[in-house]
Amino acid sequence: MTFFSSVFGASSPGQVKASQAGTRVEAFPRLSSRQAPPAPANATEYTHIILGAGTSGSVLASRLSENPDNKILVLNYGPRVDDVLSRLPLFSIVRSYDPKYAFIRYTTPQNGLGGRSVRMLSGKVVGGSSAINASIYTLGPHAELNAWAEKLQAPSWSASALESVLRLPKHRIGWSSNKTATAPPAPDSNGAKAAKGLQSSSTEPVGPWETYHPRQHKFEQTALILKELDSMGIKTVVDSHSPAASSSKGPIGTASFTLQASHASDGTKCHAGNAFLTDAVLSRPNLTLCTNVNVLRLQLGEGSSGNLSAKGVWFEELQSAKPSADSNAAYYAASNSVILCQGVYDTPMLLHHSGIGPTHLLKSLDIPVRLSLPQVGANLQDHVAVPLHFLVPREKSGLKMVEGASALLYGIRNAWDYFRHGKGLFTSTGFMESAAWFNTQDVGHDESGDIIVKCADPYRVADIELMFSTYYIDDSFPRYAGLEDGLGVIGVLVVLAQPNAAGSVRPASADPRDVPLIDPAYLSDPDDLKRLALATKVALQVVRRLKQTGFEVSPASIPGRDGMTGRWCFDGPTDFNAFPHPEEIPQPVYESWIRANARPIYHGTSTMALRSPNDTPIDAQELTLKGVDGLRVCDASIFPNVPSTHPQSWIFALAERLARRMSE
Ligand SMILES: Cc1cc2nc3c(=O)[nH]c(=O)nc-3n(C[C@H](O)[C@H](O)[C@H](O)COP(=O)(O)OP(=O)(O)OC[C@H]3O[C@@H](n4cnc5c(N)ncnc54)[C@H](O)[C@@H]3O)c2cc1C
Repeated sequence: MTFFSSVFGASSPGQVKASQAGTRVEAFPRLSSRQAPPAPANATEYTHIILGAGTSGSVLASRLSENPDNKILVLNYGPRVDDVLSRLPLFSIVRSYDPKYAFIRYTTPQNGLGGRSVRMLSGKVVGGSSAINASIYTLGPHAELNAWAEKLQAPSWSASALESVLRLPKHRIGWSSNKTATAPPAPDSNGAKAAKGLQSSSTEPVGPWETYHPRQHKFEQTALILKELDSMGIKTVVDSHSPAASSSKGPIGTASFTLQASHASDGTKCHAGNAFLTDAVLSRPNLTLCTNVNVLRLQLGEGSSGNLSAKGVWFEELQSAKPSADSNAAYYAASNSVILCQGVYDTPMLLHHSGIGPTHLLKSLDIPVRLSLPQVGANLQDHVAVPLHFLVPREKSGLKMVEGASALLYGIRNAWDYFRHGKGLFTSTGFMESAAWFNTQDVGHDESGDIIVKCADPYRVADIELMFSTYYIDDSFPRYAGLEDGLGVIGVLVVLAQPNAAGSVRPASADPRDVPLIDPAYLSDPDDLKRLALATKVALQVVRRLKQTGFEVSPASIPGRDGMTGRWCFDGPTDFNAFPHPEEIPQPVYESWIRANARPIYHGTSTMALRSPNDTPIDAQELTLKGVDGLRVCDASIFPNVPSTHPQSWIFALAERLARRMSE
């Protein structure tokens, strides 16, 4: 492999072509969802076929193939990639904007966002979305898992039942090589206890996934922000990971902490593909990974007691990033056990195209209905977020690393830190250094009228996350007024972690190659908008307090201020650097600004949601689709609702648990 291809995107070995994985069938109908030919009699047969080598699919493929009696086929849309960019935690997210590596789709016009259609991303390559994501690894509150377990009457979803798989990732705590940065605040009692719990970690095997908790910040404001959050009532925990090790209640709901990343000790980004589908795993004779294929539909036959039964899978070869429109050939592989891991959009889409879904929808597309399941594709939930930007001296912003005379120096220094020591900025979580979770019900005021968080129960599930960035959060990198004077940019992303709104994903036509219609119904619920506005006030208050400590910071783009001109659009301050009290900004200004600026952060879930024992398409314990023998679903689509946390940790846990269950 040349240096160029290694850096910029050559595929790596360990993947076979469609012709090696299935039986070729000519003249497969283009509108295959309306009519499919019978399965070929002599098709290659597998014990399990896993659809999608993404976050959950990679785990399942690796674990199930540990048993040599299992013959496993994994089909994935994109290639297996292991080049330098994919290994850098800071830069792998750049790949999410490249159609070779990611599905780049747009939502239907969103009324809640002023009619805008916004970009939706998900991973195509082996490792799926975990391979192109921001590498942030958080364990959500146990209270949330326990509430789900109760709602579903499924003890296997409780935190204690999942404990052994939640603790599988190898967790490291360390110091960055950056000597100039400040240390985080001293441990609180919770954190100290937790850190102790980690050191005496159990003797159970851990990995292959690895996570890392940095103990030193790359930007001095991170420690200052954590301090301000703490004094506003959002307590700092030293290692959000570790309470799971030491407390039966698990990671808490209201907390702030330094964000943890998923990378190995040499700095290599850990994603499901490179952690679970290593060269060694792929050399197992009983595991076949077939990449660059589009799965078109399931082959269904008669099952037991009036059920349908999974019999196999139809797929086509992709010549490039796009499906080949000119070929009518398809491939077929047979199995009585199919596990759907295609993610929140493509799992329900495959079911729709196989005739499983809401009757009225399938009929409207002339897709023959095999099984009426109204929940398929319904209930799409996602975190919606508002970016706020502020101006700071250039040396306090990540901008110093990408612009101006200092950039080359920083680049060389960080490249040295990374390639020599596996440390430094290149291992960070996309310039996000810290985050805070709280519940809007706890937001109040102190005697002076300042906003604080009066947290009655730290274990209550948060409905808001604030993510503090040392750089732009807007990938159009606007040239805000003030930047010409040598200032830099930092940001806060205000995330609605528990939206009420739920939308859908559905096919645009009976052609499985067509882009799905994605409608997350962002901010369609009035309460969602109100809570996001309140949380935006809290975020502004944090940064305003930072300014009051003497830190140089002023608003760039916040509600009521046009970042490009520096003008206020309400009867606000006239001074360019003024930082109004958040309560001075009128509520309608917040609401219209949020509708105009809110964006997704690609945490979609729940399009096959387990909702209650009587209203669920999936068995909570076995993850089998009701009414179809031999068909399981295991990916982000099955969460009862979008979790308050970053979802990948729980997707791993579900996949690990299913693999164990299937191996019993
Ligand atoms: C840009 C971005 C940033 C994110 N940042 C974070 C973060 O920092 N932390 C965090 O916890 N979460 C993050 N997330 C969310 C998290 O990565 C996802 O929720 C999670 O990885 C989804 O896992 P999954 O198994 O459901 O699906 P995926 O990992 O998306 O896997 C689906 C797989 O199915 C394959 N597939 C789909 N359709 C077909 C088809 N027709 N034929 C064949 N194969 C198909 C795809 O190629 C893919 O490999 C981010 C997501 C994105 C997109």
